[in-house]
Amino acid sequence: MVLTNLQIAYLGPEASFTHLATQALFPTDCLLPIRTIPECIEMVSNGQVEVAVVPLENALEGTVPLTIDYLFHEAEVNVIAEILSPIAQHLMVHPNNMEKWEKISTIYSHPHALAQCHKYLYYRFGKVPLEQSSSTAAAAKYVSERADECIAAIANTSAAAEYDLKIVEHNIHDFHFNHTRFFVLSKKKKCIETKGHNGQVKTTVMITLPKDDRSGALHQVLSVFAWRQLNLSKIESRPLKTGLGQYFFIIDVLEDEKAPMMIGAIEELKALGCEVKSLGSYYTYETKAEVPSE
Ligand SMILES: O=C(O)C(=O)C[C@]1(C(=O)O)C=C[C@@H](O)C=C1
Repeated sequence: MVLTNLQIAYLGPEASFTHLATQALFPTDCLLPIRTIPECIEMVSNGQVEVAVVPLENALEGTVPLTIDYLFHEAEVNVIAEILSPIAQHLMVHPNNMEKWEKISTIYSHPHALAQCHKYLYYRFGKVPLEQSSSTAAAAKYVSERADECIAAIANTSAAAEYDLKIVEHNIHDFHFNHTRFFVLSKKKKCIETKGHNGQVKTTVMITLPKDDRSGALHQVLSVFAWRQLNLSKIESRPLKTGLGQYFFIIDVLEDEKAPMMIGAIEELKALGCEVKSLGSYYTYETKAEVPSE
């Protein structure tokens, strides 16, 4: 755990998956629940808080577009750590509706959580409308405040406990290997190096190809890393939002940005005409699964 008297913003409310991940690295009394991902990033970007924690990528559903796009288009912040957490989704209702939970009229959750349970929802509740919420915990809170509506939330066991809901079906996510990566963001480039990281430093770079649309440009970018034997753990494209067919690339490299080979790689990318935005170098902290409730 990082000893700090800083304020840490996270995608809330209490008992969101982001909250659980944040608690693994920071003391609980510094944590500030925030309603949306852009607000968390803005708060760290304009200095209202020193650190923010936001979800980045889920093993089943892929990138959280809001996070990655906001980091590319809107904010100048650094990644100082990554938290990797196992994710288990459960269906929960208000205790008043325990007897009639199979007749629920609407199911609420974060879009990623709804997608992680797509098969379950399709086969079990195919005709029940799904409503998106800003987080799984926000969905649980919403359901807890409406005892007289027969509705359900998909969230974790901590949310069921925090908002006094009853879990009626456990582990409804479609695939067993369900993990989410969370980014710890700061205005300062100050990688968190404390007990418990996995020993592998990683750098995330965002690359825009040269404007001349030359053939083989992406191949050239990859060659920059390949001949230096810089190992990549992820490459993904996102729309530049300037027109169809125009993208930026997010690349995770298993090396420190201060390593000579990385400095050379970034210089060469710029010499090729690419725009390069490095989010910094960081370690990964893995958290344990929640203890299942009753
Ligand atoms: O809704 C939450 O509890 C979150 O912390 C967000 C989030 C996400 O954006 O992917 C985090 C982990 C799970 O994959 C589902 C939702």
